[in-house]
Amino acid sequence: MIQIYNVTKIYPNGVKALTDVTLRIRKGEFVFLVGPSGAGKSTLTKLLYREELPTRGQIIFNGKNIVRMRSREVPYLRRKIGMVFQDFRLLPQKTVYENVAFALEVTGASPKEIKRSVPAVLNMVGLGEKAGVFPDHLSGGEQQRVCVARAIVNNPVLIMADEPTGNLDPETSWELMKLFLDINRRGTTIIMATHAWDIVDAMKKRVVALSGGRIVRDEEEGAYRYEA
Ligand SMILES: Nc1ncnc2c1ncn2[C@@H]1O[C@H](COP(=O)(O)OP(=O)(O)OP(=O)(O)O)[C@@H](O)[C@H]1O
Repeated sequence: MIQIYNVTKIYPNGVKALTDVTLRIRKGEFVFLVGPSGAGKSTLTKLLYREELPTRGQIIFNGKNIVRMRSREVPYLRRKIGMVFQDFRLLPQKTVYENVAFALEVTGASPKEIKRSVPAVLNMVGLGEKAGVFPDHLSGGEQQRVCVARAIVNNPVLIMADEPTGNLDPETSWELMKLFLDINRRGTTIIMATHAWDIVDAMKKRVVALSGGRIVRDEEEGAYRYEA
């Protein structure tokens, strides 16, 4: 589903964030991206979302070269990708229901579709009862589940999560991981950048380790451990 070929990313200030990265991710995989701060995890995520363009190399997503993609095609790419961030990024003046509905509205979904889909995903993440509540009246774990609902409401083929448990306590983090596992079992590919070594070690999923902008390890059923 994703093929990254010899990708190098140099930011305008001269920082080389990724060097010659080649990586293939199949549909339905669950991949942890690990590595020390500054290793290039977020940069890789941004390239896949086409928030940044690589300096060199190609990225194929669902058979399409997203590096050469025209800007007007970018919204179609992004519709296939659900993003979950460490800092939630919910709209504070909108309720839980409205936050999730908004993600559908911007894709041009009909009111009928919104009425059907939003309650269904809120139930899936266990927030059916909280539809009318504003984000700042929710716990961190609940806010993150709203973000997951928002990410999955468009039926994306890929979910990318950047440090999604970074602001959550251990128990809430595990609840979130169970939710991701559930979503993954339904066929959605998941790429999660994280420093949560205990989660990575317990889940025994594919681990891609970056260090200094290069892939230094790629293991099925891998573990977190930093490279020596
Ligand atoms: N927009 C930018 N402009 C210039 N340099 C950047 C930019 N974004 C990231 N960098 C640099 O690129 C390198 C890789 O950063 P990146 O955010 O991808 O790392 P990371 O592995 O996600 O780190 P963390 O775990 O701290 O989130 C770092 O040296 C960082 O300072």
